[in-house]
Amino acid sequence: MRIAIYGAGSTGCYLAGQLCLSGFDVSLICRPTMKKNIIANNGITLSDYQGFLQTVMPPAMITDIDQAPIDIPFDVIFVTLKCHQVSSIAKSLIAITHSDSSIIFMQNGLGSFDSINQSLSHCNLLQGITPFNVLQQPNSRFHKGTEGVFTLQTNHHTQAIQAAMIKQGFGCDLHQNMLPIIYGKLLLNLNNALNALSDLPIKQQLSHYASRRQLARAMTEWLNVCEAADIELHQYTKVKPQWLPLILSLPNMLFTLLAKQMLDIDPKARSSMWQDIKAKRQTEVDFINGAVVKIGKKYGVKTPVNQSIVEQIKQLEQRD
Ligand SMILES: NC(=O)C1=CN([C@@H]2O[C@H](COP(=O)(O)OP(=O)(O)OC[C@H]3O[C@@H](n4cnc5c(N)ncnc54)[C@H](OP(=O)(O)O)[C@@H]3O)[C@@H](O)[C@H]2O)C=CC1
Ligand SMILES: CC(C)(CO)C(=O)C(=O)O
Repeated sequence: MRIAIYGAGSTGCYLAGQLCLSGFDVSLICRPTMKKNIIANNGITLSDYQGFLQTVMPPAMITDIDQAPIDIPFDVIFVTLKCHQVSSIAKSLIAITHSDSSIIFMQNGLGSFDSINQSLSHCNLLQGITPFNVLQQPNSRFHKGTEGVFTLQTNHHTQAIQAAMIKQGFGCDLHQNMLPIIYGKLLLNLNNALNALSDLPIKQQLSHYASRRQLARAMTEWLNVCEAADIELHQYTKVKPQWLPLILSLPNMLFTLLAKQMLDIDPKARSSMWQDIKAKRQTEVDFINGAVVKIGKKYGVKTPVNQSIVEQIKQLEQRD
């Protein structure tokens, strides 16, 4: 099975590392700076908050896919670009796939899959989710800062990938219906913007009552929208999604006692939106908090907290 990771950055390199270590033939489609960095450091180093540490060199790294002489198309392509980058690669995906290829879109938020799926009816289109945090560190090291395993939509390719990843000890979850997985992840991603605004590691940010209350309010809006739209949410935490705002609103001492799992994260973990702001890149706020506002409007549910978060992030994006 020939696999490509299209847009190998934080999550893409982490996934590439696990797939290489699980025995797959993996090509990275990445920026020249990423390729240079990986070669200079003799490969991709994967580490995690529980002490895992391993380095692996991907067999191929392609920096200009539209010019590359590719004689065999890829069987599986994981798209690990940011949401707003997805729609621009439709033509290039058609050129490097065959009729039984699987293209797996790994974006957070809502709307990026819809921006491309109609242009790609020739092969299998799937969705996936990275439920954990990955921080790119110096020396081409990619650090997993929270718990969880890659979660993919089921088909014959992902079943083979799951079997190999489980054998290697990495784990991998498969689901037929990805919608509750994606909607449920959005609930957790409502903290991405707040984490970026706080400029603190997630663990430290969540220790502040005021920040937790703001997250609880943003989550309540999404839960209200989901109720109005009859949207089902996957449960990622020990408690049901509907209970999260209440747990987050507990005073510090009670929260620390009751939310042990939520706080079992690397003290350095930061949201991907924080990484975007620091790197002065466009954020995914329109696909996350913006999606809550958009669907809220459709169902007549008010979402002023998420609207205000979108505005604050837009201001940060414009700062020099
Ligand atoms: N990081 C995290 O912890 C998590 C992220 N996610 C989600 O996963 C998705 C991917 O995020 P993440 O891995 O952080 O993103 P990154 O920005 O780290 O990775 C995307 C990479 O693709 C590169 N790229 C963009 N366009 C092209 C192109 N045409 N050809 C080749 N390379 C290209 C980008 O370069 P450049 O920057 O120069 O554009 C970047 O290096 C997002 O939707 C995110 O929300 C989900 C869970 C956790
Ligand atoms: C893992 C999580 C929820 C928070 O870091 C994330 O998805 C992100 O950073 O984009």
